[in-house]
Amino acid sequence: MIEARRISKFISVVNDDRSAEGFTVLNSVSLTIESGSFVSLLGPSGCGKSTFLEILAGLQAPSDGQVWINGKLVLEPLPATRKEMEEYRRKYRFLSPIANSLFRDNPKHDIAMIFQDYAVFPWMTARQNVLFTLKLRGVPKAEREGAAAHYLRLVGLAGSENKYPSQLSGGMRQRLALARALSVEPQVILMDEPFAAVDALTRERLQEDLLRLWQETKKTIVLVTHDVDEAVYLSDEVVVFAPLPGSIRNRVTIDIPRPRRRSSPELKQFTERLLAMYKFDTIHETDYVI
Ligand SMILES: Nc1ncnc2c1ncn2[C@@H]1O[C@H](COP(=O)(O)OP(=O)(O)OP(=O)(O)O)[C@@H](O)[C@H]1O
Repeated sequence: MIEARRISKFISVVNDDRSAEGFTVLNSVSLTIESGSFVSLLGPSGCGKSTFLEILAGLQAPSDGQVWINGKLVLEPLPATRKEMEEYRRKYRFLSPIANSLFRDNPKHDIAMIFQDYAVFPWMTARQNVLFTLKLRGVPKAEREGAAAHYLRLVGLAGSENKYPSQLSGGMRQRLALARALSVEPQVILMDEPFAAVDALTRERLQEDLLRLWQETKKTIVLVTHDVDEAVYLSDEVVVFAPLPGSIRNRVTIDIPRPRRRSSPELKQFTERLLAMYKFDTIHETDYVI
């Protein structure tokens, strides 16, 4: 389970004339996400969705509040290697043994994050990209080749193992990012507009792949998207953010059984309802009544 407790984020920026100003990006956002669920975060541009996701991932520290994932406190960027883990534990050794036991005590990640821009190493082949993640995770050398083949097959990249990212299409590169994320064996996958850079047909295919993998692996998925149809089609719940300072305007449960039909009237109703909330923030703020 992911628990974000009263997360706030304040940012100060220094202007050209050296004056400084501060603003609130997130204002006391609390959100609980059940294990194994698929939740999308929707909201107008700049409302703090990515910042919130990065705080969940421990890539940014909140100014206030806490994130707990499966009973462990997320403090800061998570250690990726055994060496980083040792430094992390040294740093927090002043905390009581009880507090310490709340931290991750295993270098294996619980969280993997996928971005729009693929986040794969361009100088490595697909296979080498996954092998590298497995190495970081501490998987014994003898097991790595088999595991890399497994994850690449899972995302439909069997046969493209020896291609470099530049030789793959956008959709295939995103599949590779997904294979890397899965190879971390995370409990939680956080995705920031992962399909924004691919064409509509590829996006639909990737959505189907993601649904299949989610159902097979029972991971918790949190997806930031601008695409209301995508959010409704994929999610158990859609969380709608209000504009800056970001806060949660609404949570909508998409209680449509799966498999879902993209063109079903039930899905369309949800899309229209969410679009109304979404548009309200960008266009007709004063006209809207919940
Ligand atoms: N490091 C930073 N320095 C200054 N401003 C920042 C920083 N990080 C985020 N912001 C600002 O905080 C606000 C929220 O940004 P964020 O990227 O989280 O929004 P978002 O909802 O994900 O936007 P989009 O949907 O357009 O990607 C924006 O106004 C952004 O300009």
